[in-house]
Amino acid sequence: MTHQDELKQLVGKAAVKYIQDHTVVGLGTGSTVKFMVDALGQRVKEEGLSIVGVPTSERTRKQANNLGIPTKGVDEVDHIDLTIDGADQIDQNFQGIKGGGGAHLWEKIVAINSDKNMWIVDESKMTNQLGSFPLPLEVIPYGSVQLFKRLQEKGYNPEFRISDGKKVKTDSNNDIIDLHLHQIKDPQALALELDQMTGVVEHGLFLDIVNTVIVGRESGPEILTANR
Ligand SMILES: O=C[C@H](O)[C@H](O)[C@H](O)COP(=O)(O)O
Repeated sequence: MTHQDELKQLVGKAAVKYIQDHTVVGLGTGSTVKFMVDALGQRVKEEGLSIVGVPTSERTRKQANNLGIPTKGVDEVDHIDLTIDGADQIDQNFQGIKGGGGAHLWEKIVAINSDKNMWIVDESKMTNQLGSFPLPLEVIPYGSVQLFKRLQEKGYNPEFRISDGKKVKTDSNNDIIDLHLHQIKDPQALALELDQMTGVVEHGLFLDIVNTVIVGRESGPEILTANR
């Protein structure tokens, strides 16, 4: 296991301690969350913890079910107590970029319907300014080439996400366009602009959403609490 994976595992294990019996838990997506779901599966098996998971991707749903963690869709629960998810970048104001794994649409839907949100990251994700990580957009395939041109005209350096020579498809069968912005000076203004662009289903800016961040550091997990 790489050192970065060790830090991801550390925060994954630390996070599941916050999960209480008989609660509904949003399960994020990504390599860090994978460790968290493993640790949650262990608690379910060893302690008989009784929870319902609301997965934010097909990947996470499969992993959870294979570990014996029962899951429901977001519209099958009446509330979500806590969602634990990863992030690609987090700034000092607890604003984040997500969607490096293409799951940010479902993740945002689950996040805004959760009482509390926790992000788990290794220390490399913490930054002074968002933007060195490309900002993902989930876009409707219809008209996406025209949308791409509009993003180019704005100077946003768009790039369709491609894997094995094909456009990456999300769990909602949409495309992903990554914006190589390098630095995002005003995340709120950019979010507003992208929210208003026809064809953009959702962008990866997660603003004013997270309550607690667990950062995996050499010295151990550091718990940061947002003032919201
Ligand atoms: O779409 C993917 C999610 O937003 C992930 O939470 C994010 O990309 C972080 O993933 P990882 O833990 O693999 O770095």
